[in-house]
Amino acid sequence: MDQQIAQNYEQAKQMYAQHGIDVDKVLERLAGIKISMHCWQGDDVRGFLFRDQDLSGGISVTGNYPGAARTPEELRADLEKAFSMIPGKHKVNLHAIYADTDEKVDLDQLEPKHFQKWVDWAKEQGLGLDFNPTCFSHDKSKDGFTLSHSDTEIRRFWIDHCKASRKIGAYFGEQLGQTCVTNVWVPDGYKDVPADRMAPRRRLKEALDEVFAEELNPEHNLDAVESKLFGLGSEAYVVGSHEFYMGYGIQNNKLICLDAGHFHPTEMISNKFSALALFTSGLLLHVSRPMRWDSDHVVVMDDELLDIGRELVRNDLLDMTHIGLDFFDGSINRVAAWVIGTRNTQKALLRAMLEPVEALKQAELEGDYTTRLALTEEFKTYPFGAVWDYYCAKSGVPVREQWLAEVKEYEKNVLLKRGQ
Ligand SMILES: C[C@H](O)[C@H](O)[C@@H](O)C(=O)CO
Ligand SMILES: [Mn+2]
Repeated sequence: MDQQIAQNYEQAKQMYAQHGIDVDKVLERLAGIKISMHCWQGDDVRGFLFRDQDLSGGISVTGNYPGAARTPEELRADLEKAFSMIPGKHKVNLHAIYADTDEKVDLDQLEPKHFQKWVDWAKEQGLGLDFNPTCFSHDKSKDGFTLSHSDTEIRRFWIDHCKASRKIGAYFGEQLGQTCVTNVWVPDGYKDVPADRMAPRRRLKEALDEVFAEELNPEHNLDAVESKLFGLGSEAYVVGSHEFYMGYGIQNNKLICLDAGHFHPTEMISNKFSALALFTSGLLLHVSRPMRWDSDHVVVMDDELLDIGRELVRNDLLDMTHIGLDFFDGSINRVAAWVIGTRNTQKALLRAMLEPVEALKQAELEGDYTTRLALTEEFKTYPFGAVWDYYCAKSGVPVREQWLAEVKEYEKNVLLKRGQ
């Protein structure tokens, strides 16, 4: 290891030790945290099953940076490249439309075998897999409704797709020896003010009851439900709102998924963990960055990301929280997007672990808000960067912005040689 990196680390360690923070232990803890990296950043949420379908469901990717993956092999190569620049062992989050098969198969007929190549690859790479039914970009979701559709046959199709998805998730978990989180998100909603807000929610509840009827081994698969405030074309009303899924998740012991872009612009998910954690068995996060709307920008180390890290660490919620990423930016190098977003999420957790949590809580209990504020502010300039550099070097991944040259090289040799 570079001597300067080691020296900086030793100095930083001493500074943190003065506040009772054992940095070696912090790094061990950080190494145990898996981030679920979403495959859909690699190809602008196109997938491989229905490549002629436009992206729908009220979400959108902008930008036409060259080099998007066109095949499962390309996507896996890009993911491998990204993981080679991210410390630790993690998970990949797949959507159903990313099935790797030559068969013409519809969503309700999907089986674990259609994902065998992903499983074999994940085994070889030492990665876990998470899963999502794809309830959008399909002929049967054209009018904006899926699980809550008023047409029984269409609803049946989506129920069967979600059931099939849970079985695929359970297969991932069993094969890889790591629990798979299967997350249900549906875009269902109305552009304009509905006459009946209740009926679609009742249908969604009943559909979910059917989807989840079969008990699966929780060591293999855990179910999550993801809410949303509004989407493109569902501005007035979304069936699966936060209250809907909070109620459903608590009543039915499902993980509640909080996506950072799915609330009012000034409403932060970090403020919700400590409340929900008192009532739920677990949380799933979609770490994202909304800009003015649910824009799914690459996550940067902004106040909310730091607070997400803090709330997880300070409230001891890391064991019950599954951390996933959810952004899709087609205007920059897509491998770089993964690297930036994932490393930032790890850095936010590291920074949170390097704060004097006990001292801050004690000051607060004693009503000494001056100390609370003073320590909080002074720790902002403590040398967490030296610890991060050491962690990267020790993990055998590029230190600081060194990874960028590797991405540029990959872009030149691989990505730019791909057609559109
Ligand atoms: C592609 C994802 O499933 C999707 O982004 C969903 O999680 C979401 O956040 C929709 O806004
Ligand atoms: Mn999401």
